[in-house]
Amino acid sequence: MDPSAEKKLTGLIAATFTPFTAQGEVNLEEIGPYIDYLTEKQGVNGIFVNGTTGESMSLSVAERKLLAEEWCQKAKGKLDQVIVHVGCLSLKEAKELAAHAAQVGADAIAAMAPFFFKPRTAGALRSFLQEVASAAPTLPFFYYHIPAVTGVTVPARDLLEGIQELIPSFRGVKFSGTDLMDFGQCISSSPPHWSFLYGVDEQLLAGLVMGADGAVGSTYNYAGCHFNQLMSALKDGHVDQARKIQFKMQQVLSYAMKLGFDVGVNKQLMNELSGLNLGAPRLPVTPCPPDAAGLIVKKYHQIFTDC
Ligand SMILES: CC(=O)N[C@@H]([C@@H](O)[C@H](O)[C@H](O)CO)[C@@H](O)CC(=O)C(=O)O
Repeated sequence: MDPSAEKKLTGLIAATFTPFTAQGEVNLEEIGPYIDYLTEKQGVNGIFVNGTTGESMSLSVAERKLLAEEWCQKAKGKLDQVIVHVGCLSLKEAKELAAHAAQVGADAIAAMAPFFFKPRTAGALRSFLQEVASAAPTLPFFYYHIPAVTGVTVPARDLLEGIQELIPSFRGVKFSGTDLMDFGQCISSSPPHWSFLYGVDEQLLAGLVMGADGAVGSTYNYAGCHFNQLMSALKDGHVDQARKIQFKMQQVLSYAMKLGFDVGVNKQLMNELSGLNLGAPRLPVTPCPPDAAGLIVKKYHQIFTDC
């Protein structure tokens, strides 16, 4: 792999929801229309599948393989990049999913830290990730840093120490954390061919100014067109315009959080805003309370006009 010849991951990447049937089984039928919605309505051309928003830790290994294969198949000719999340509590399963992602044509893989037996040091986490990446040595590998969910508080900056020698396929971090000093130190200490994808949508502007190459997030599924406008405004030096869009999204999300914003509410928001039928979440995530999504959609339309 000649790193300098590879395409960096950039722009908005939607962390996809996993479609379920009314019986709570994986529903592959929705994936084609879902991809068309992302590209045609939101201008989003990259996806991060089986992540947090995709309820990966509520899926079996077999279901994750089915989904990875279907997303990759249906993305052909339509999306620029498909990143498959392969992180598991079990190293064996993570390696199995990494090898499978390479077989089905993923553009890259990512793995979060295991969070039952948590790695206590950066070294232990590096060794775990090295094992996972070794199962798909030709695929660009990203560390998925999401400390608020995993409880693994090893600074991403410490993890990066010497990681390229250990993992030749290592290509960057998907940083779903609010510690912008850690994020900045990752970026300022890394080689130019790595990609840094920011994962806190309500603070995207700060992540971009800090040097993020792109972003992975759940709200890009249904508000990607607005965030594309934010990114273009920033690129053209219209910081005030970019700020206005970020503040609008913060208003929507702060309202949503007061109503109990979680994957269940977020998934119902996506159903109502996109018209797709992605179903309900799988336990232990509970379905969206009856009127919560409707209230948030109403607030969203009060704040945002359609793209
Ligand atoms: C904790 C969490 O789910 N964070 C989301 C954000 O996109 C989040 O939904 C958004 O910032 C709204 O809070 C992403 O970082 C998660 C993600 O990328 C994924 O689903 O894999």
